[in-house]
Amino acid sequence: MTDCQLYLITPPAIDDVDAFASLYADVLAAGADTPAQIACLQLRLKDVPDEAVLRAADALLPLCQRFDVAFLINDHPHLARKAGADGVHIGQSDTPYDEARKILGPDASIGVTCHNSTHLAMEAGEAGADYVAFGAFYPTGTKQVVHRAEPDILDFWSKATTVPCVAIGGITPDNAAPLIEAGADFIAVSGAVWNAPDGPVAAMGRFAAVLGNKR
Ligand SMILES: Cc1ncc(COP(=O)(O)OP(=O)(O)O)c(N)n1
Ligand SMILES: Cc1ncsc1CCOP(=O)(O)O
Ligand SMILES: [Mg+2]
Repeated sequence: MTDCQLYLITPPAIDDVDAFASLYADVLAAGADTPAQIACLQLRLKDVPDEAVLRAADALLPLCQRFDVAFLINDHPHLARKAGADGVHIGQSDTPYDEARKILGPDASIGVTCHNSTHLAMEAGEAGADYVAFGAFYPTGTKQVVHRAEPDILDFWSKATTVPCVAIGGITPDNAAPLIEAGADFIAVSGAVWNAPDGPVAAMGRFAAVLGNKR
């Protein structure tokens, strides 16, 4: 089994929070005690009022706590603090790391988008980021991306530092293996789970298979 873990990101829009929470509970249970056991859920709602983020957080945080899954909120450190989240993920155009750390404190988990740049990742790591995220590795319909990363950046990073790295962007069970083998500590996925034709629970089984292979 690899030591690469699954980092799940919510869809960018959730119409029915209670229905999504129920589906997320099924996904959590499907991954529990398998190689696809979810390590982290990132609530990544876009273009919604703060109240919508907090409402979704209220529904999802207890499920994360029950399954020992870290709960991060995307973009907004203040909302992460208000929601009682474990941390925040920030990109290069979001709240700067040092400000996010001041808001959330030393025990929070703060991840930083580093695109395909080891320079950005070194800066984030030296500042104290808890993980760096590289991507996009593959085409994705979830976010308009301008940066493409190659697996060799994962290999370089995992040999050069001890700061965990997350791979993101169009990752599916069929294309995850090169990223796992290159040294990704986490694979961050959204559409491959939530948009799976046979449903998110079935997708978790496929991720368990690829994450269960020897690195
Ligand atoms: C784990 C992870 N990696 C990268 C991103 C992208 O963050 P960002 O560049 O700030 O873009 P948005 O997600 O805010 O559209 C992420 N969210 N999570
Ligand atoms: C948020 C983000 N940042 C770079 S690609 C991406 C989208 C990830 O979603 P998917 O796994 O569906 O490509
Ligand atoms: Mg962002």
